[in-house]
Amino acid sequence: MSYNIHPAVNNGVQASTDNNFTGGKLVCNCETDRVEVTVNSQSAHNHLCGCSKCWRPTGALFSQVAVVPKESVQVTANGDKLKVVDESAAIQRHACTGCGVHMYGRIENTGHPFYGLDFIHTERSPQTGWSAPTFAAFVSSIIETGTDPAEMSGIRARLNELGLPPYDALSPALMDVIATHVAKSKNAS
Ligand SMILES: N[C@@H](CCC(=O)N[C@@H](CSCO)C(=O)NCC(=O)O)C(=O)O
Ligand SMILES: [Zn+2]
Ligand SMILES: [Zn+2]
Repeated sequence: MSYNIHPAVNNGVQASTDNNFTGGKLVCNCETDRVEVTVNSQSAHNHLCGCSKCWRPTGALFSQVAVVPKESVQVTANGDKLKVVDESAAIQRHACTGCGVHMYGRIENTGHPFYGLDFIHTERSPQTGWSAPTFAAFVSSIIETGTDPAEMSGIRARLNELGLPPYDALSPALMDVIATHVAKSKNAS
């Protein structure tokens, strides 16, 4: 069985990280009046995400999502089309009301481990050089949105074949960042 993991990796990871890259533009999928977001920074921690909340291209099993400092993100065209998908979510995903693409996700809770970082989908950019995805997160969560559990071992095998190790939460490095934040918060209280 061949799986539509994500168009940016289905034929092998297409992105190649340019260490001198300093950002670019993200555009939505509307025919006209496209929302444009300008990001003045290289991305970090690019990964596939299987959670039910991250935007993905039609038919893809996973989203591709990375982080950038929130100060580097600016809406530069047609921002009036943006609306937050779920105000109660930790990540406030600003989506285009015309085509549904999530243009950036912002954390407003100053106590969140990832406060200060915005989530972006680098494949929405015509520029190349963004950091490449290096792992797959929340893999088991794709069952929540309809994947047959019987397919999971094949999907995990394909992710490993692509060089994107599958995790059922975030990567160990990011889980360590979260745990360190929690430990520091406890010591401070
Ligand atoms: N099983 C749930 C998992 C959702 C989840 O915890 N998602 C993570 C990762 S999103 C980007 O990597 C998260 O931090 N969510 C916070 C939020 O979405 O606001 C599901 O599938 O929904
Ligand atoms: Zn749009
Ligand atoms: Zn997600």
